[in-house]
Amino acid sequence: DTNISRFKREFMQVSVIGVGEFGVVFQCVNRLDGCIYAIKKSKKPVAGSSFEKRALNEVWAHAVLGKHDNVVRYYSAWAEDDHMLIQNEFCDGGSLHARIQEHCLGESELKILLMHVIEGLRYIHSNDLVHMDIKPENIFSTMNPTAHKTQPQVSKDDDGMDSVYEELRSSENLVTYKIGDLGHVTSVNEPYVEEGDCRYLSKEILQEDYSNLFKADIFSLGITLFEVAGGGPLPKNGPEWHKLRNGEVPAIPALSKDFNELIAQMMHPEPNERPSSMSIYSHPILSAVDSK
Ligand SMILES: Cn1cc(CCO)c2c3c(c(-c4ccccc4Cl)cc21)C(=O)NC3=O
Repeated sequence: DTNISRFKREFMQVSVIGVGEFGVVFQCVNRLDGCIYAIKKSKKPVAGSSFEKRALNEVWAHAVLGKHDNVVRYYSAWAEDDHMLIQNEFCDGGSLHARIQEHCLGESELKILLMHVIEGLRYIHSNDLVHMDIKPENIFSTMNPTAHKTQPQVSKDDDGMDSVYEELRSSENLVTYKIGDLGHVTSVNEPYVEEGDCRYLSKEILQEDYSNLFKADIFSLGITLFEVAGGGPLPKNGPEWHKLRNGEVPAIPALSKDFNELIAQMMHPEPNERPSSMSIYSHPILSAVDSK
């Protein structure tokens, strides 16, 4: 009886974990494999509309961006009774936005966040894709109760970087951050840019300058770090919005000079002056994890 919904047939709804103009997100258990998934159910977009393009973009992006530890994993998508559903990995740690409601992040947690998100961003960028909506609501976390050295043991006498990444991924690091919501993903080669949240939007994108989309993601990540470190709440427009995009970025007292400089560099008014995801990945600040 395929006329009853696949959603009801294959899944048991546990709870609602998100509601927005986009639709509703459920935490579900798959009746067959017993695993937990996050399923977003949204109104089926009008054929040919920009919403349909965005919905297809999301699924296409997931299809291209297979499996990466720092990108939320996609399992399936389907349409039924005038709705679209996408079944993704459930991240049990909540969104970064939810995590910073009580307290902002300290430097060591920020380093782990930056390490994971820049790895995910590097992976997305290496496929000539850009995310275009990096922000705390779209960064999810999973707790690794079974966190252990899953990577092959690197010999400690390497250039030191491998053992550093070993440190960051090893068991004391109980959280893994993952980039989610690929609804704004587009290709750098034939960009179809739909602006993300204006609080995290770089000035050049607002001015429809799409000449360096990779650096727009870097700006959004920089201002995200600024906010979760305690620099928020972020303006949506007006003089304060422009100040943050003209290089007037207040230092976060709790952070080191180096970290404040990196955030300011990522938020540089000139896209070309911002570091690439690759250069941040090998930035000294991420290798200064105090050794055991
Ligand atoms: C609001 N909300 C809360 C969560 C749980 C975080 O612990 C969540 C998730 C997702 C999504 C999501 C975002 C965009 C598209 C599809 C999905 Cl399922 C939304 C989520 C998703 O893809 N995976 C999630 O865990």
